[in-house]
Amino acid sequence: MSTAVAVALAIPPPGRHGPAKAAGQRDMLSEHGGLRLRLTRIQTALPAGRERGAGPASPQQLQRSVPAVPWDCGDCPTSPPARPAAMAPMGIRLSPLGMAVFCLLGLGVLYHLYSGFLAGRFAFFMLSEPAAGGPETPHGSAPGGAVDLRELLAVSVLAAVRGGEEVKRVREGNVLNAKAKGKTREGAEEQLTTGDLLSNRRMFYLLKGAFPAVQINSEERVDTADQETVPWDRSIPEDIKQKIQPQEVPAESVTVWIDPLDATQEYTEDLRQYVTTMVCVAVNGKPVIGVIHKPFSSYTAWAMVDGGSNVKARSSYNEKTPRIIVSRSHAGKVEQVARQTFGNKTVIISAGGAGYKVLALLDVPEKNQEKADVYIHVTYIKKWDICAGNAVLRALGGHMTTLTGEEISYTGSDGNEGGLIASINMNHKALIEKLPDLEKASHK
Ligand SMILES: Nc1ncnc2c1ncn2[C@@H]1O[C@H](COP(=O)(O)O)[C@@H](OP(=O)(O)O)[C@H]1O
Ligand SMILES: [Mg+2]
Repeated sequence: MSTAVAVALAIPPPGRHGPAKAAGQRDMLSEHGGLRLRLTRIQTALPAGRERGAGPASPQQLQRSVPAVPWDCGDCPTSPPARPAAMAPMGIRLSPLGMAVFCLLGLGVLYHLYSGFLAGRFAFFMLSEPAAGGPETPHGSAPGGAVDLRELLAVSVLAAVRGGEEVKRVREGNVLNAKAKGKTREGAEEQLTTGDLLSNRRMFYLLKGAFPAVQINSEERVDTADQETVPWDRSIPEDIKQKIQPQEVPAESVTVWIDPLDATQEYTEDLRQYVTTMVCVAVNGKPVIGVIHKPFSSYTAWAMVDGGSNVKARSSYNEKTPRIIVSRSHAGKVEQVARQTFGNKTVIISAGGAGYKVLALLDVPEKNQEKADVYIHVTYIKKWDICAGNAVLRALGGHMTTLTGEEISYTGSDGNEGGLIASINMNHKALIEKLPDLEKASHK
């Protein structure tokens, strides 16, 4: 198709040639890639022998080139010439060799145009599978367009850092303005501070401005009357560029979860080491990108599933008598159950923040970061609290599941009912089998 069009465009209109070339038959030479091709342009609208311009054609030439005109030529051979076998559109006749060469050229052009494009679409389609139980996205249809996960990672890191600046500024200025925003199901008071709100606003509008077509779920309500423009210069940090390849997914397959201030309770108590800001990117409900940032020590961990990370697992874990890290302000019955399961000697570390507790399982070069082997939570918890940690663990080969071992889907509702257990470089299934009573404990 493109070959025919290219050929048609290459032929100048009648009258643009000199008189010698303005005859009923025009010979054109085309060179491409070292091949010299001979094209013959035929004018069928004028009667034979009365073409525009000078120089009558020889009978041999006419026999080759005037197939459609009724035979009415006294000086010419007595029988009409045979119709040529191969005629291309626009009146171009090609020899069999010319046809073959043009076909090859056309195929070459098509391959060149579409090979890179198809390779890019392949990764796109691979990640286009629908979420379990979610609405089906037909392969290849992307009404919201495509988003590059590497760009999403870059802007997620920036959002966590920029939100963290607000968290730190409010804490250092001692202008928390803490108030109760409600109660948990277990009756614990939930705090809200100016740090939560300002961080939430900054993180949300940075991500929304960069990726308007993507669904963003953030912990705090976004006041549309109080919009902020937080520009993104589209630059990608060097470490991300080196470790991560661009990878496109349909915008509607993505859900971003923002936790603008994890460990708000501890923030109000000035226990700064527990505080993190977090961003998670889920694709079809699966956590794929996780960013956990500590604003008070400027440490950031990021990881992308099947991509890369700037953080790694520790070299060893204690599987037999694991140190269990649990919530200090939403513990439920976790301590009791952990001791029943792993024995009374099991060390239990109480700490604030889901982000902090995931970092406790990793090799984090922070002096204020405790180390643990397993993270267990038995009460209800929200997806923005756990999605980033889940993605980071998954990217590094670890697991975060409900207490019965189910994967947590990061679409739809914002709550996770089944508690959680997180581990890395351990037999996660065996850990779950040891926890027969925890499921009941989570519904105390
Ligand atoms: N039972 C519950 N209900 C609601 N939120 C809970 C919860 N248990 C824990 N969380 C939230 O999960 C995060 C980590 O909890 P914890 O520090 O207790 O481990 C905190 O988030 P925020 O600080 O972002 O509000 C906390 O509020
Ligand atoms: Mg939180």
